[in-house]
Amino acid sequence: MTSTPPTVGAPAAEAAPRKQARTLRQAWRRLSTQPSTLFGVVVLAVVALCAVLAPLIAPYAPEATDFTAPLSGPTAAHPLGTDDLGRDLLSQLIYGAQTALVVAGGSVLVAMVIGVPLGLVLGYKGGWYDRIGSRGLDVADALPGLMVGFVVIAILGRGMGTLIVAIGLIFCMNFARMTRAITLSERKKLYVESARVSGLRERQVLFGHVLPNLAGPLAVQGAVFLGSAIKVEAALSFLGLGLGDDQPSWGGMLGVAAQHQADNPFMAVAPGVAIVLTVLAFNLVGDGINDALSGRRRVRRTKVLGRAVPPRGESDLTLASVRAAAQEADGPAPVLELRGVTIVADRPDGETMTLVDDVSFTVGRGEILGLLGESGSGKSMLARSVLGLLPAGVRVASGSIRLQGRELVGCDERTLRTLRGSGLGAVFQNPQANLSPVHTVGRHLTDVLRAHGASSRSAARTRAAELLTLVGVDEAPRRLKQYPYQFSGGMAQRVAIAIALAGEPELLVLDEATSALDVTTQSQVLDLVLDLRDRLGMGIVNITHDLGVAAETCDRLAILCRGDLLEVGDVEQVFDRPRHPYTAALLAAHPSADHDVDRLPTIADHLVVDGALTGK
Ligand SMILES: Nc1ncnc2c1ncn2[C@@H]1O[C@H](COP(=O)(O)OP(=O)(O)OP(=O)(O)O)[C@@H](O)[C@H]1O
Repeated sequence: MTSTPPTVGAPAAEAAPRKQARTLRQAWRRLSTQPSTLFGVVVLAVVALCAVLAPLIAPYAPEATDFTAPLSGPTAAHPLGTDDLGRDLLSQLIYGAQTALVVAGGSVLVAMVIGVPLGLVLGYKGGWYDRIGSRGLDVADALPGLMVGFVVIAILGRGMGTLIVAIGLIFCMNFARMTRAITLSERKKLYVESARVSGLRERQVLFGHVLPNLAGPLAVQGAVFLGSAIKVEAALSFLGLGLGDDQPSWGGMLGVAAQHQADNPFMAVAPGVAIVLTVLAFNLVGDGINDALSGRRRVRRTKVLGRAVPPRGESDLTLASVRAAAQEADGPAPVLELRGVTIVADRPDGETMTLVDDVSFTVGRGEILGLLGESGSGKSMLARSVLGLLPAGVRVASGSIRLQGRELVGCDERTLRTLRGSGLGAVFQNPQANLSPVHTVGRHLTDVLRAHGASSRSAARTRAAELLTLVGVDEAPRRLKQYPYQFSGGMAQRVAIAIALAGEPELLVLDEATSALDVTTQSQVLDLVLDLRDRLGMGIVNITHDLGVAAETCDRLAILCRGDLLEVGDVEQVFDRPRHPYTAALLAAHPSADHDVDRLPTIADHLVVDGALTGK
C-alpha cells in the first residue's frame, strides 16, 4: 500500500472527550442564560416528584372522604379545602399529577407510534404515496380534535386507556406532518443516499438512519404536545368525559369546582394553576430544546459552481464518431457498459428536457474512467442513473446500462438493492454528510456488512475493523466506537470508502469524492483509491472537475458538455492531443501557476465548437 495513513485523525479522536465536555458546558451555559427554560425544568421536576411521591407526601388517599367537612374551604386539616364529597383537594391535586403525566406521556407515545412511521413513509416514498397520504392527513387534520375525542370515548367508554388513545389520535396527524416534512428534506441528503447505495433495505434506511436524525425535532414537538395533551385531558375530564369520578385528575377537579363556583370559588384555583403552570413548563422546555438544537446546528458548506459560456464554433469531430470511438475503446469484459443512454427530465407541461443525450462508454475491470466536464454537463446524472438514484421526475428515456452484463435500466428496486453494495459502491463529495451523525462508525459499517450477509454482529465487527485498517485508519477497534464528528475530513472519507467497499463491489463510483478535502488529504485519499484498485481490481468511475485529479488517477477520460459525450480517450491522449476543441478549451482554461496573466483564461476565450457536434 502506497498511502501513509495520515495522522490527522488521531488528534481529532483525542480531542473528542474535550469536545464532548465543551458541548456539555455550552449546553449548560445556554440553559443558564435561559431562565425561562430553567423555570420550566423546575416546575416539571416538582410535578414529577409529586407524581412519584404522591403516596408518601399526600396527606390523605385521593378517594378518602370526610363527610363532616364537605366544601370546607382551607382549614388546618385540609389546606386547600375539600370537595362536595369531603375529599381533600391537596391530596387530589398531588395524585392528579400522576394522572396528568401518565395521560400526557401515553397519548404522546400513541401519537408518535402512529404518526412518525406514517410521516416517514410518506416523506421517503414521495410521489403518489405522498400525494394521496398528504390529502388523507389534510382530511384528518380538518376534523375538530375534541370531536375525535368524543367519538373514541363514545365507542370505547371512559377510562385512562381510552383517554390516552383518544388524545393520541388527535395529535398523531401533527407528528405525521412534521415527520413527513423533515423526511422530505432528509431523504435527499448524502448519508441517506450512501445508506441506500450500500445496499441497506428501505426499512433499515428509514428507521436506522433517517429516524435517529429526527430525534431533535421530535423531542421539541413531543415536549410541546405533552402540554397540549394535559389541556385536552383537562377539557375532556371537565366535560365529564375523561376519567371516572374515583380517579383524581386536575380536569375533573375543575369540573367539580365549576358546579360550586358560587359558594366556593377558591376550589378552582389550585387545579387551574397546576394546569397552567405544567402546560407552560412543557412549552418552555420545548422552546429550550429547540434553541439548544439550533445552537448546535452546523452550517453546511455548499459549493457554488459557476456555469461557463456555452460552446460555439467548429470541429472536425462528429458526435457519431465520438460514440463509435467510445465503443471501440472497450475492453473485452467491461464491468460497466453504457449504450446510448439518454436521460430526460419530465416537465410539468408534459414536455421532456434532455439532460444526457445518447451517451455510450464502458469501464473495464481495474480501470479508472474519469468523467470530466463543467458544472451541469450531466456527470452526476450519469452516475446516478448507474446507481439507480435519479431524482424524482428524471429518468432514463432510452439506452442500456449493464453492470457485469446485468441490465439496470428498468430494474425494480429490490434487484437494484441487491446490486448496490455488492455490485456497486459509491462515495460522494462531502465525507461528513455521507455519514449519519447519530451513529458510530462501527454501526455504519456493521449495518452494511450485516445487510450483505455477515453471519453475526461480532463477525461484522471483526470485518469492519479489517476494512478500516484496509483504508488506512489506525487503531480500528477503538475508532469503530467513535462518531463521524470525531473524524477529520480525510479520515471520514476513508470511512465512506470502507463502507462502499463493504459489499466488495465490482464498480466504485466516486462523485467528486475528493473535492471537499484539502490538497494533502486529497492526495492521500487518491493514493488510497489507486492502491485499492490495484489490490481489489474493481472498475472505478471518477467524477471530477479537477484536471489534476483526473490526470493523477484516471486511465481514460470521458469529456461531457451539456449532456453530450464529446470525447473518450486515454488520459495521455486527451491531455496531450485533445481531439475536440471543447476539450482543448477546457484544458486551456485550467489556471496555471506558470502563466503570468492579468485575467484567468475561460472556455469562451478558446472555444471553437461546431453546433452540430454538440447538438445544441
Ligand atoms: N432534479 C433535477 N430535475 C431536472 N433537472 C435536473 C435535476 N438535477 C439536475 N438537473 C439538470 O441536469 C443537468 C445535469 O446536471 P448534473 O448534476 O448531472 O451536472 P454535473 O455535471 O454533475 O454538475 P456538477 O459538477 O455541478 O455536479 C443540469 O442541466 C441540471 O440543471
